[in-house]
Amino acid sequence: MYLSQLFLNNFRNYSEEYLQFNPNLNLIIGDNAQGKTNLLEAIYLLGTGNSHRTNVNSELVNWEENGFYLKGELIKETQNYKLEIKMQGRSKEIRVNNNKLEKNSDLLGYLNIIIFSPEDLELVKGSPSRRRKFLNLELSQIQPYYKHTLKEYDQVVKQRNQLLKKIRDANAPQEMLEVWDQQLVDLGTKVIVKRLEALEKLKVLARLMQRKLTNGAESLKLQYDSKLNIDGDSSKEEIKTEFSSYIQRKRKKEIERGVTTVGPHRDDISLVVNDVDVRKYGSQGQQRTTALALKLSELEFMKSEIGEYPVLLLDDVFSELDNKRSNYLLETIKNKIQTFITNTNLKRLKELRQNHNIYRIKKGSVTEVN
Ligand SMILES: Nc1ncnc2c1ncn2[C@@H]1O[C@H](COP(=O)(O)OP(=O)(O)OP(=O)(O)O)[C@@H](O)[C@H]1O
Repeated sequence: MYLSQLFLNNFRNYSEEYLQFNPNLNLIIGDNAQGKTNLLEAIYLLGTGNSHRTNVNSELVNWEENGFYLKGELIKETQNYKLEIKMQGRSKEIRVNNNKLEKNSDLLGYLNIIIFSPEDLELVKGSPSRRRKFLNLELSQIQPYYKHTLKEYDQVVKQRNQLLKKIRDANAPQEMLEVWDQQLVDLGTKVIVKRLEALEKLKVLARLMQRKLTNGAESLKLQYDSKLNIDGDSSKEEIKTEFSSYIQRKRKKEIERGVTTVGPHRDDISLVVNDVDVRKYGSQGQQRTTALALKLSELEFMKSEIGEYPVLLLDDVFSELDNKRSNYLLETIKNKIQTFITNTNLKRLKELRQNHNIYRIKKGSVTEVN
């Protein structure tokens, strides 16, 4: 799949721009703070309905204006799509082929996106929430139903926590927990099952990527990391039974603390390189290699799930990766994945020798360079 055109109106520091893109490589060059990331953000928004760097929609609107409008033309193997996002005041309207979507999340699954930015190098050493987000975003794009289940689950955790606090303060009877326990276990198990299925596939891909990136020196093991005693071989019923019995055993503690202490909202992915937990003890180089291996596995995983490669956004990553890792990344995407690369200069990128377009960005204005 690829994005063939993009129209931006009053988005961030752009007033009006119409761009046509290369199906392979698009190089976005400019000094700092000119609007390179803003352009990637617009593409990301057309894919996911949300920004990758803010939850506050009003920040996306040009400071001088009251709303923005984005339009993209998406080319897929079987069909083309017109994607539109219009924000006016506080309301956001999303259309696909002129049809207004009921929920913003219904946009997921048309333009699949993977973004890789310097912050992603934190994927390995950062908090478990980063790795959960990695899995959640990936699964939401390929199975929009996953996002729906996750949202319901998060809601149940919130309400169950409120009830636990009430019980602790003697403002509610303990029996009221039963109905919430049931929902927690049902929805939580659905989320865990999907994550385990994805990890079984990602595991194989990531091991291969890490080997290739290190000439066979490093072997990466991925595992679902949960307080529950489960693994990739556990059946749905086994997970449910284990989840239920865990919360029964922790009843007293959960009431004392007023929080739900177990479930997908607390889980993590363990990352072990040559028998060492790379999250805690990996060198910076190992952590970067692992982050890159995870991202590249994500590309292949999406391809295997949806039949097409997603669009890849590489925001300023070459300043953070050494030559070897950069070259491997570029080789992997060569001529098969539509990629947008931002950088402050063209030096390194000129060596790419593949079909590309170059755009120079200055103060929110774009010039295509031939
Ligand atoms: N809502 C907005 N309206 C107008 N201008 C904005 C808005 N939001 C951000 N900007 C401007 O956009 C510019 C930042 O753009 P962006 O983050 O895309 O930078 P960049 O070119 O990627 O730079 P770097 O290389 O430093 O990452 C800043 O000048 C900022 O003031």
